[in-house]
Amino acid sequence: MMELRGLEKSYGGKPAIKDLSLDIHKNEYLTLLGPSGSGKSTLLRLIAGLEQPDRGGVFLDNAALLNMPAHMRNLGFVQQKYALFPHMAVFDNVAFGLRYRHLNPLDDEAEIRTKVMDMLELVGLSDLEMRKVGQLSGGQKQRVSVARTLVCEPKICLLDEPLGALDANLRERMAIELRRIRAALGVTFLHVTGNETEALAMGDRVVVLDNGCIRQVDIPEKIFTKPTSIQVAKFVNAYNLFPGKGRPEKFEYCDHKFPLRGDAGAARYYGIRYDQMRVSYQNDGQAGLSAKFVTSEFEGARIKYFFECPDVGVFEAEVHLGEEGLGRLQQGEEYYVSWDPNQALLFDGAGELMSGFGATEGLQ
Ligand SMILES: Nc1ncnc2c1ncn2[C@@H]1O[C@H](COP(=O)(O)OP(=O)(O)OP(=O)(O)O)[C@@H](O)[C@H]1O
Repeated sequence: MMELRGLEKSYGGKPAIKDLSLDIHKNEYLTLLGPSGSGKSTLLRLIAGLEQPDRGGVFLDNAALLNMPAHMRNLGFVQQKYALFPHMAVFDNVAFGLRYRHLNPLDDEAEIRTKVMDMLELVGLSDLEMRKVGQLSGGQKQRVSVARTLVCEPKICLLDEPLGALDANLRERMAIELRRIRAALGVTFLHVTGNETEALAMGDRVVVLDNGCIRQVDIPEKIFTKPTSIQVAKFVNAYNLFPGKGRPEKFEYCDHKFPLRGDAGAARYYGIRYDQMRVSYQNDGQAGLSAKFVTSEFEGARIKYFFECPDVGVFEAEVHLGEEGLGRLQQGEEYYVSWDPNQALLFDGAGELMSGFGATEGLQ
């Protein structure tokens, strides 16, 4: 439905987007994940027509968009800071786009009322239509902002950190709402976020952006379990990554040796997920490290444990309540943290995932 082809954009000679190509499918929820400064907002602005690329093209249903001004592109843009009119009522904020848009503005008040009220019902704000926007909560403002964008029936809705200004509880509720609203309308969403949990939970597919380049585009499960590069493994924030060297049948990291099948001579990083680490009192014969318990973070259904050993530094293990554990760990005590070496990922010197070892054994 939308194609981005070889997009490039620099500011003052410094590239923000580098030769970026991407296909966005009809009726999908695409999340764009990347750290601060990776070029997420720049990419949205190029698509929306708020900036021009130095090179490349943007196509919507095979039509070139680059020479088309922003207001003619029929794209919706939900900004983080809402950009609403605080002294106007909810109804008028949502109706504004319908009345004043360049493509096909409406002046039939009955038609406007029907469309606005349908949209307010969809976002759960029917009873607040006359309330001034300045008197709404953050979550309600965000719903108005989404309603105002979607009422104009854009072909694609661009959302720039739409949940960023909400507190954690509300963010979770709005996340579910956004998925529901998108599914009900069948509009394509491109949702930008710096939060890996949000990107993985909400996207049908996730695009990982790093330093102006796409590192991986895949379904969330694949991004999480098979990051194709060390950068993606870092962004999903779920892996201990140990630098070292592959040898026949093992990976060496300082004085530690993690067993492997085959000769992974090109391996330079060993990755194992926090949730795959098991904490015990002694070496159980698998891959593992003896380490001191430093501290823990209680996160409801899971607990994050932080360990330290002198040459490794700090690493993490995640235990879910309900799993059999050791109970309360003693700060400063030595434990054995182990894992199944068949679940490890290996990355080569260029940071690329190596196939044929650990969790990728037997995969091409
Ligand atoms: N108008 C501008 N002038 C100069 N440099 C810019 C401009 N806009 C963006 N940049 C630079 O381009 C790079 C990408 O910025 P961008 O805002 O797209 O990143 P981002 O991933 O959206 O970051 P954040 O998550 O912090 O909003 C950064 O290095 C930024 O400093």
